[in-house]
Amino acid sequence: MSAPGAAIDVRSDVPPVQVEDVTVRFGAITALSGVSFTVEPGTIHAIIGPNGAGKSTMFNVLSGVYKAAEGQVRFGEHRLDRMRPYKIAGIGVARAFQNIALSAGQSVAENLMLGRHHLTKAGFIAAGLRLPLATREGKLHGARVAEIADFLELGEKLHTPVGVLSYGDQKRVEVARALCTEPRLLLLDEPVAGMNAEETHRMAEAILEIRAGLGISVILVEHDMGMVMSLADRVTVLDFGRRIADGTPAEVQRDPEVIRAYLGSGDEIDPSEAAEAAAAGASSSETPGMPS
Ligand SMILES: Nc1ncnc2c1ncn2[C@@H]1O[C@H](COP(=O)(O)OP(=O)(O)OP(=O)(O)O)[C@@H](O)[C@H]1O
Repeated sequence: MSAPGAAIDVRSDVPPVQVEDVTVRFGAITALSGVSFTVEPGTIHAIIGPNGAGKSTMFNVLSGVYKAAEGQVRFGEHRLDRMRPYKIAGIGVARAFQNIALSAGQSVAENLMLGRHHLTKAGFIAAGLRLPLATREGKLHGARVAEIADFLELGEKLHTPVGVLSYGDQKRVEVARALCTEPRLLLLDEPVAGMNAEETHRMAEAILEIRAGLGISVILVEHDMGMVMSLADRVTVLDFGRRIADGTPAEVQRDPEVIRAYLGSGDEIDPSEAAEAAAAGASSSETPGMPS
């Protein structure tokens, strides 16, 4: 498994994501207030914070679901904050949702193939009639789907209906389907929510392998501080819609304002963990909360 911060070959067509002064309001509630951060190409960037901090709102802005009242989100020459969600796949941005949104009766392969819909020239009608171009294309896409399934250790389950898979496997299918769109930027909304320790460990490994193997950027929104600390290259911490910290995992974990925010929320940061993490340094994969 490649450690966070390890040198990787970043794909040359991956631009930074620049979030600049983003504000989102819901009536009288300001869910995000002038939030800025930059996601460097080929990094794993986590957005964390206690309940109600604004994480989901930020995820929805990044994926074009919510419009920002102020500010902007740049991805190379594109403005993510101005794009409709169905258009973002076309510029190489893929999302995997917290709640599994798969077709339970269909096989893993069929679900993954849906991720390649926008890449098919022949279109679904031709594919349905098995016209020659569709058949040729189908073979190529099938091979890529099998490759991505292998990458996420789903190769032996390609023909299994998604509905009978374990929760952890279903979450990996969700991520694999996002990868099937061939993204330059992968957005993950709480990828380990509801997982047990072993499933969490496998998902964390998969995310590190995605970054290392594909050289793409990954932004993940996460509640579980321990998981993020051992995985992310950089962390942005939100609290009550404001950015309260931005830095390496070790830096943010020892930040007094972050500790206060998490302690105040009754959430899972432990000050002794913070001290240990600070001592261990940012590049260690042995920070608390995560098997190495
Ligand atoms: N659609 C909405 N309408 C009104 N208020 C909203 C809406 N979505 C979020 N909010 C409010 O915006 C703030 C930020 O919420 P958000 O869901 O982004 O936080 P979060 O960090 O994802 O929280 P959690 O960890 O609990 O999911 C909260 O005060 C929330 O109540």
